[in-house]
Amino acid sequence: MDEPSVERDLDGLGEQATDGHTRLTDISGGTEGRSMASIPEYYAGKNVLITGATGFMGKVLVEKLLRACPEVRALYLLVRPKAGQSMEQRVSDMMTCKQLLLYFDADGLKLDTSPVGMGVQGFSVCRVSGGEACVRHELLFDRVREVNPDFHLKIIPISSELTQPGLAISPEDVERLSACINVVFHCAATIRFDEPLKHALQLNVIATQQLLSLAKQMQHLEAFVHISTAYANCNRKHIDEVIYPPPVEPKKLIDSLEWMDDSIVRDITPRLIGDRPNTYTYTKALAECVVQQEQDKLNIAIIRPSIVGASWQEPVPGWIDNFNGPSGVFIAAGKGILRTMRANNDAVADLVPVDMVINLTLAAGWYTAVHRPKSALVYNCTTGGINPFHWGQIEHHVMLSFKRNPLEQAFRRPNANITSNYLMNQYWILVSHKFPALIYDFVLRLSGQKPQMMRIFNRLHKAIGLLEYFSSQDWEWNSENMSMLMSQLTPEDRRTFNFDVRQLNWPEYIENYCIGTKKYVLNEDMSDIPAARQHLRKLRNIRYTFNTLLVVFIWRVFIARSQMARNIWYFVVSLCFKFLSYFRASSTITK
Ligand SMILES: CCCCCCCCCCCCCCCCCCCCCC(=O)SCCNC(=O)CCNC(=O)[C@H](O)C(C)(C)COP(=O)(O)OP(=O)(O)OC[C@H]1O[C@@H](n2cnc3c(N)ncnc32)[C@H](O)[C@@H]1OP(=O)(O)O
Ligand SMILES: NC(=O)C1=CN([C@@H]2O[C@H](COP(=O)(O)OP(=O)(O)OC[C@H]3O[C@@H](n4cnc5c(N)ncnc54)[C@H](OP(=O)(O)O)[C@@H]3O)[C@@H](O)[C@H]2O)C=CC1
Repeated sequence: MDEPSVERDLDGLGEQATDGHTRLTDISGGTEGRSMASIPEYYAGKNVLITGATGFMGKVLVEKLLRACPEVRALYLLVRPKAGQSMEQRVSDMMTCKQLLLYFDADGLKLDTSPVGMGVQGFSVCRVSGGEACVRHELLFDRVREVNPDFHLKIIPISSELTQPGLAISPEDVERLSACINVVFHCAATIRFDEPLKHALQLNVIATQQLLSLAKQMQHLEAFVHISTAYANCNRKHIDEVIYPPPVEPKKLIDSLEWMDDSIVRDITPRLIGDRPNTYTYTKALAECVVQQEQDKLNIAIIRPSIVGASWQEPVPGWIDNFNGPSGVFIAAGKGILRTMRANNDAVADLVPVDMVINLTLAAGWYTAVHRPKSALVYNCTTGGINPFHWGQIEHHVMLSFKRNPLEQAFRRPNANITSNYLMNQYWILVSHKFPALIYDFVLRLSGQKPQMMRIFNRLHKAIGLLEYFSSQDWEWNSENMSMLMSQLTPEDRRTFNFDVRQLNWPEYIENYCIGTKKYVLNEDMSDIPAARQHLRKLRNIRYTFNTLLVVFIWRVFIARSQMARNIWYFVVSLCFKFLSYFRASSTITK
């Protein structure tokens, strides 16, 4: 078999293999003596287009770009109106850190979202119980604001609904973007695992296709960075930094689904997605293929993060703003609701902090624009191959952390276990989830309130059921391009845009992550920790009392009905008396 030959890139910094995949050459130190722009120098004066800027990763991307590349000219954000807010209002609220209030009814279930204005420092409100608001400062943009109080002037919102034809961008905006954009970061997607296929296809594939068409009209475009997922090819065990053949030709699928009604699509979805677990991973794989089809016309990079978690260092350690992936699991376990889950103790938990993903994304944008690789470069942004940590260890540290920093108003003391055994898990679901939920709901009914715990557990079981696929097995990702990209950075850029996952200290990261869920997702105050501990002690006493009463009750029932139980009881009591008198006698002799 012929070995793929390797020819040097024009600038001599990468190698183009005849198998079609560009490989980076380790050129650490090779940039010395050249006038190579650093990352902030490259982004200076550039116009950047970002989709998904209001999402978890998009916000961190916007913040980091503004803070670490202060000379960037403008950030054009494609945003849709939502929940009664115009896109200008949403972006302005994001910048001034006004956020949507989530209103909860007395059961803690969400009723509505409503915009609320606040002061310059801003705030983030995530939980309002029974209409009572609790407010805290949102930290995300505080550091940028310190450096440049007028940073919001660089943000230009563009109204766009990605599921609409032409992305619903006005002709004037299309013209404006075509004339000025230099770099595109495409983050928007639906990340729900239960998304109907048609909608997931519309957003994750067709919108990507349309964005690529728009990108091709951009006269000064230097790089198009597409955010994919490391699980796009989760039907494979070993995943290289290449774009694999798609499960089906995207165009054919789009054409055929167009005429089908929703119920037919729902019926054929399992057959279509095949050995992938959900429509999300399936459509993300198709999106990669769509992006690859344009690699001859555009400079493309594809970033594939694994499970994106709270920030490692920036803007503050532990920053997180959602319940997705492990965050919801941690919170449910910390609240004492989740007691058991199916996961493999020894499987690698491929978490990657959001700030590292964003640092890599910005560096990849720079590399793509400056070095212009001949074909799309894929970066598997994962930790498992370099600095592995396992689900069993995560469980241990999460529990430890929530014991040290308990969440407020826990349902029970946090004590969760993961198991890979299906039957064992079902047993614990019955004993530790359903049984306490029934008792709790019974008590609520007795006190004239609406039962709610069973409903919460049903939702929780649905959610963790969707995650178990990812926590029960592991994958091997080749992350050579990530290491190679790091070697291309100047020492200064390596510090500013750090994505060296070897530096992650997992126990410390998990502790900050758990504290982050408490502070930024649940909006709880650290000064309330003594009260939370007191609450846990109260729960422990309730449990002891309950257990004692249960034993006494069962025993009473037995004694009343069985002669043998009475004999055992008298035997145990007389044994205790004998032991006590022996103990008293021996202590008198020794005196
Ligand atoms: C034993 C325990 C041990 C403990 C220790 C731990 C040991 C280790 C254990 C192992 C860990 C395994 C982790 C593996 C993760 C792998 C995943 C990565 C794979 C690929 C990564 C990616 O490539 S991609 C990102 C992944 N993608 C998601 O991870 C989305 C999933 N998720 C959904 O697919 C939907 O979520 C789903 C679920 C259908 C529900 O759907 P649902 O409709 O029932 O409910 P929703 O979640 O939509 O919630 C509706 C709205 O209520 C808001 N809300 C909800 N609860 C709230 C509350 N308590 N307080 C305030 N607000 C609340 C929420 O914020 C929404 O608000 P809004 O609508 O305004 O956004
Ligand atoms: N989070 C994770 O663990 C991982 C994420 N990824 C990938 O990273 C990217 C970002 O993920 P993340 O930030 O977590 O996701 P979020 O769900 O937090 O953000 C999604 C973004 O897409 C926007 N969006 C969704 N639908 C539309 C639409 N119809 N029109 C316009 N905008 C829309 C959302 O806007 P709006 O605010 O209006 O809803 C939001 O800004 C995705 O491509 C995802 O696949 C990859 C691996 C892991």
